[in-house]
Amino acid sequence: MSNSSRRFIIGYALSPKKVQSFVLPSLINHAKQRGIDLIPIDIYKPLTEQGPFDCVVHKLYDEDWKKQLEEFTFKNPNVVIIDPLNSIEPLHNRISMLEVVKRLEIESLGIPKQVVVNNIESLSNPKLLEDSKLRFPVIAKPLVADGSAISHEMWLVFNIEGFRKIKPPIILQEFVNHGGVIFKIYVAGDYVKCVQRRSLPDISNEKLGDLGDVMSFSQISNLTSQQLRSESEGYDNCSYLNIESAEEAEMPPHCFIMDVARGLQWAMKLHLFNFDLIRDARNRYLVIDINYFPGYAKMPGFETILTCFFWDAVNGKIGNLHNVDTEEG
Ligand SMILES: Nc1ncnc2c1ncn2[C@@H]1O[C@H](COP(=O)(O)OP(=O)(O)OP(=O)(O)O)[C@@H](O)[C@H]1O
Ligand SMILES: O=P(O)(O)O[C@H]1[C@H](O)[C@@H](O)[C@H](OP(=O)(O)O)[C@@H](OP(=O)(O)O)[C@H]1O
Ligand SMILES: [Mg+2]
Ligand SMILES: [Mg+2]
Repeated sequence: MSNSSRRFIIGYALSPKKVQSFVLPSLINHAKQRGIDLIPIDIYKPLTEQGPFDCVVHKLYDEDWKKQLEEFTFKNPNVVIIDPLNSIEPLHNRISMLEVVKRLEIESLGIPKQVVVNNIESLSNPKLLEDSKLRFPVIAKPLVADGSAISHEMWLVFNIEGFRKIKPPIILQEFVNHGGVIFKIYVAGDYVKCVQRRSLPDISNEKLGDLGDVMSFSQISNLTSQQLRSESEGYDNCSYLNIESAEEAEMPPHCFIMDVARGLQWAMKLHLFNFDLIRDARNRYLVIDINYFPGYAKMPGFETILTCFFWDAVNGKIGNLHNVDTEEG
């Protein structure tokens, strides 16, 4: 059989929710047309007895799956695994997640100041913020980022009283004013796409006193205006979140996005991830979040981009990054 007519099989092991949002008929058909069949892996059967696969993609982290994947990799060293568990692991902790950014040494790029708080006693230390060079407002984020609903539950804390509601282990992160807009940069192997989303509005020193003690929120950049309104109801500070739509902001320069994407990919040794970038008042860019295997279906042109990535993966051609905003995928 010539290589052009050869079919490839990609096995996927994903949660039912992820299958529903990612393995869409449009993606299956797109991949099929390029000779790639996307086949579900049955996690209740031994992985080594399934296949053959040219590539395995996955986003499961339970112990049983880890063992299965280890055994499979040992017996099938030539099958591409997207991505190895040890490369994904640093993204499950919001401190180690951003460590990699510091190693990149790209001008104008950084991360917000942050400190880890493991227990309630540390949270009641009156010098906590001073010692960590932080000041109000701060964001409290669960330390663990394992994909559970709880790992997305965050608090914007406006004063010391607000700490009463927070449940460690968490990180406290500097809240950086950034014009209410975040940039989400999706990376799929060699393909990179930047989109703009709504974010938390700026907080001026004058506004800070009127906002109460604390405000909880979750996955704000995925909310519609309607959801945002109901999310904000019941707070003294509801008018803070009650914005109709995010302002259009200027996109970060392409070459900057590509440098950061390439740097992160190289340093993390990952193929499927996105990162959230904000721009502060001094035009500095800060990475605030990195997610493994994010919601690609929300990205325009997702079927083409993912199919190109899959094709590269099964043909051993994962190498140079392309910006899909300016080049053919
Ligand atoms: N340091 C910060 N300064 C200002 N706003 C921030 C900061 N960190 C987070 N945000 C806002 O809070 C939102 C949620 O934070 P983050 O992205 O860390 O959470 P997440 O639950 O991991 O998000 P995702 O759904 O992308 O995984 C961001 O999209 C942004 O709007
Ligand atoms: O469920 P976990 O493992 O936490 O992963 C989420 C990511 O954290 C989010 O970043 C994804 O949304 P975005 O693609 O809008 O970033 C989000 O996309 P989804 O809700 O469309 O699947 C998830 O992939
Ligand atoms: Mg995020
Ligand atoms: Mg995240």
